[in-house]
Amino acid sequence: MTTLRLATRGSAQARTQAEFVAARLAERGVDAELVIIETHGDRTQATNVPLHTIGGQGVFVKEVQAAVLDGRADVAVHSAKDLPTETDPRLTIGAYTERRDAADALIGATLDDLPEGATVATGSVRRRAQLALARPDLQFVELRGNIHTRLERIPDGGAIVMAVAALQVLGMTERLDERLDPGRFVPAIGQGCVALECRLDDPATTASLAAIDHEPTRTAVEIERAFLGELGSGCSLPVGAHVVDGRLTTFLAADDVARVHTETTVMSGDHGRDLGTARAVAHTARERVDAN
Ligand SMILES: NCc1[nH]cc(CCC(=O)O)c1CC(=O)O
Repeated sequence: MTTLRLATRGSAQARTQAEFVAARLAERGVDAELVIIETHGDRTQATNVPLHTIGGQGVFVKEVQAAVLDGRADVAVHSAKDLPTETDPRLTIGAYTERRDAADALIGATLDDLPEGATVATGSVRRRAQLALARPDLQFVELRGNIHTRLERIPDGGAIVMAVAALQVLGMTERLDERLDPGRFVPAIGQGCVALECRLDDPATTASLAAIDHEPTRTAVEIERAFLGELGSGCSLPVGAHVVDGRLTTFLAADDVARVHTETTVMSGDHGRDLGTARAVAHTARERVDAN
């Protein structure tokens, strides 16, 4: 029997996620092993260089995809939220794993306990925008590195923001000071789950991935990705979208939160129609926050 090779970054979070995927495959009688990809982004992550200056999250994704495209691995394992909506035409998302908690968390202090003018470390424009709306007095600084590095960089008297799911993966949810309500602090598209890509021309791997695909997660994340995709790849605005309990909640901001659009839409349950609704919401959101 052949062994499925899973390409993943080497961080504890990435490895643990990939090991979890290997366990799901094993339940289906599919052997899997990890192929660790040390990416350029990983090599520079200790330097606190803002991620966008080296090409954004996309740089990690591309190097893991490359391992599958050139035959070093069969499956590319990604955090779904790091996967751009425009993916490589030679690859397909063969499975999503069941979503963990999609919410963000504050570590260091709760929102109410942060003193006036406190510093919050997060590199995410979405998290900065949402926190600034709740607390206009907060100051923001950059935060990069793997989860353990980040946990050592809580500003004095301040806090950092992280995905609850990242703490769940590492078994560190006891570090969490406040889970931010995802209805108000709308999570990133795909936050909390793992997307598995394989080559379109690899039917055996496609079949193995289909066996572990978590259908409710796929449905939700495809709707969120339809919203993001319609905003366009050039969109660098603070953006969030989250499907839960049959509702799509979206967030889009511009101009340092001078303009914000947030909306909750009930999904019909007809997937094709819901994808269309998500795209329509994207148009509305864009119109509402656009300067002209
Ligand atoms: N951009 C890094 C990244 N990619 C996915 C997660 C969280 C885990 C997840 O979404 O499954 C994180 C860290 C964070 O947001 O705190």
